[in-house]
Amino acid sequence: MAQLTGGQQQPVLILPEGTSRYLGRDAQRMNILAGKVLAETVRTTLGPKGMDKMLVDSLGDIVVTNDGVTILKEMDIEHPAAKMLVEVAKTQEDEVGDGTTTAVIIAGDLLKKAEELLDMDIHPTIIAMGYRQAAKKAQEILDSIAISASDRDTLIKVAMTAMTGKGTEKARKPLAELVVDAVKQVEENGEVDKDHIKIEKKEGGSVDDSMLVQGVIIDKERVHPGMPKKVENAKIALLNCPIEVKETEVDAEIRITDPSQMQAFIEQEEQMIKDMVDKIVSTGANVLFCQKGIDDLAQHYLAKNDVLAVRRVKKSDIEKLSKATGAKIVTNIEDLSEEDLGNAGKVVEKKISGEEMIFVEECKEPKAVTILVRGSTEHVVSEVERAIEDAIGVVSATVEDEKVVAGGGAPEVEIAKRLKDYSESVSGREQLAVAAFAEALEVVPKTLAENAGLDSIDTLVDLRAAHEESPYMGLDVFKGEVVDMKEAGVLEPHRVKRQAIQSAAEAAEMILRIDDVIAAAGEEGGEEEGMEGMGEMPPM
Ligand SMILES: Nc1ncnc2c1ncn2[C@@H]1O[C@H](COP(=O)(O)OP(=O)(O)O)[C@@H](O)[C@H]1O
Ligand SMILES: [Mg+2]
Repeated sequence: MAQLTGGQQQPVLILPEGTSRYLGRDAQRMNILAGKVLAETVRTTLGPKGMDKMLVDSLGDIVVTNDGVTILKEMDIEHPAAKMLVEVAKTQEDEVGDGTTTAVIIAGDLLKKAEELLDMDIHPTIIAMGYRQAAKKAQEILDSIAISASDRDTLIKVAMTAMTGKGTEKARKPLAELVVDAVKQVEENGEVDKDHIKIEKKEGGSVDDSMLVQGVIIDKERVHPGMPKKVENAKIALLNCPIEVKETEVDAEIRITDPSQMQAFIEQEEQMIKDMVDKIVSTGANVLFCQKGIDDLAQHYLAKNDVLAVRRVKKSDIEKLSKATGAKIVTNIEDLSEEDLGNAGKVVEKKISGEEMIFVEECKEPKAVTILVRGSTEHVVSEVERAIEDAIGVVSATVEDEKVVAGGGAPEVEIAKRLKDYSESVSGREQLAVAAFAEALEVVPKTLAENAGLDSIDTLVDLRAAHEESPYMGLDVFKGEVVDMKEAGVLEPHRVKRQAIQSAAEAAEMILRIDDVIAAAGEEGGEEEGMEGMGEMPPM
């Protein structure tokens, strides 16, 4: 395969042995197939009625999820074109935190439609150009049907829509409120840094026991049992240096000639530790979080001074503590002063499902908060956590952009309708590509219907008819009827759809433009491994 024939005589090898190469139509067919297979895999999880997948890794660890990007990440995809779609999902996750399945299935359908056009002998470049034109128009249409809103009620609806069907059924409303409160709390000048919302999970209890803490929860315990379990009006010091006597940097040897010298040496070390603790106590600190270690003796002195201290706190947690309490992170104990301390209403060590955790709560106007997720088992807690992450993503996007669109396939049907009209004004063969793009978008309502056990064709016909009246008509998957999604309160951020359409179009275009796949030989497999290593591709 890796040979080119030079003239008539000997073959000239320009690629290493074992390299596989696919050209032209073969390359396209294979890449499209890989993309379609991938989209097919996550398709059944779309929407509130979507099914879950159970993923088992090589160590036997299990993940049960409905989240597109989680599935794709866990699947360990081999095929290069399929990997490009996994990237689409990841981008979607990073940009908005929701809409990952949507992005992938739109990309999959764009590829499927492209194949039909290729079979009609339309050149891939024409299709790519048509797709690009259509994607641009689609964004314009989407902008025109977006609804400006970011009030609390809207935010709660957006959060609830993102969590529908994700193992949060019982407690969807309270969880949505929790997420909205959290996002609102950390918002600064219209922007939300999602890193300032910590999600701490602990199995045990039920999903309803999940709560929002105005501060930070640290999954650690006090270093010393003699320390107080609870400190009110906490004055908090944050250190990122150890409270230990530093070991010498160079290998030094200290010669001791009589026992009293040894004693003096130890006493001096002890004095240094004591001085450090005295310094901390003198600032008025009664709680201490240290990113590094705390010497045994220091623990003892801190306990004697009624300071609640925690050691080896993660850097990210120290940063959140700083955001929540207003404390400054100090690198040198000598520099610590009263102004560096932060405040919290109380700091308490609580036992949650048999494990100690430190709650730094009742912070005033904290710019970092924590959502404690509870649930009966590890798998439940993890799935609820993913749902909450999605909800934080969509609420943040809505707070930032103040624009939402209806859900349940409404925008896709509206864009498809207007794109079809628009395609008639497009000249040449690109017209067909624009029309194909429009049809591809309808995969969203079709899939929502299928996953709800409804007839996808009938649903689409109903939806198209309803869109003669209003652009907000979508599929209520619970009632199996076409309803006004705005009234039903099924809302999504404008950004989710914008990004999903954008990245799906770009990925499809990129895959279509490839007409030569040259794959180096894999570690052991060579030709077969690299390209056909997609595992079991269902026949299509
Ligand atoms: N109550 C509902 N009725 C109909 N569709 C809904 C409802 N709630 C959410 N959806 C739709 O489900 C789709 C999202 O499904 P989801 O499984 O979360 O996939 P994604 O990973 O793309 O976010 C969106 O099209 C959204 O509008
Ligand atoms: Mg979602």
